[in-house]
Amino acid sequence: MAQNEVKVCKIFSFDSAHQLVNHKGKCANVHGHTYKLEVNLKAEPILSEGSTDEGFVIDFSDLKAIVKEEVINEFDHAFIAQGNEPSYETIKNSGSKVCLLGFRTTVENMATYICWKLAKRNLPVHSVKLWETPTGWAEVLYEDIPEKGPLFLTKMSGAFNE
Ligand SMILES: Nc1nc2c(c(=O)[nH]1)N=C([C@H](O)[C@H](O)COP(=O)(O)OP(=O)(O)OP(=O)(O)O)CN2
Ligand SMILES: [Zn+2]
Repeated sequence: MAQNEVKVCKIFSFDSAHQLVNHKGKCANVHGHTYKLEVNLKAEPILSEGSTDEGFVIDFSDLKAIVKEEVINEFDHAFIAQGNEPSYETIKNSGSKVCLLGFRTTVENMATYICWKLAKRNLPVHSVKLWETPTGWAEVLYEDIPEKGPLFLTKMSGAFNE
């Protein structure tokens, strides 16, 4: 760790439904998770004396507002979809909340996507750890994501392929 840098973490939670098309096991069914999200930031705490943020890497309430905008509002109580799920159109047309991601919604891909998305908001993201179940998680270090974005996004055509 660089001198004077401190890592801070804030934990969030969201509930989503998904389906892993082609999965050999039970995850081929539509099912849901209460995801636990750990966002880790690393930077030098702010030195400016008398500032509201003095001694903070970031005010946790400011971090919360960004994570809510970028992640929670999009994923919470949504069907998070690749778009190839047999029930995708039906769920969408029923008026239920759908979040079309365009990639397979594994916990690895979701953690990477969230990490990349938060870093694009100029947060000093160190890593993101996403728990899909109480026993299974993926962790992504921002430094391990290619500059032009995660491979599964840059491979895709359309909105993410900037
Ligand atoms: N490497 C990965 N493996 C699996 C993923 C994943 O995203 N990455 N996802 C799933 C399913 O979405 C599934 O819902 C989770 O599977 P699993 O951990 O097997 O769930 P359980 O509830 O059975 O967990 P236990 O703690 O073992 O009861 C599958 N694999
Ligand atoms: Zn699952």
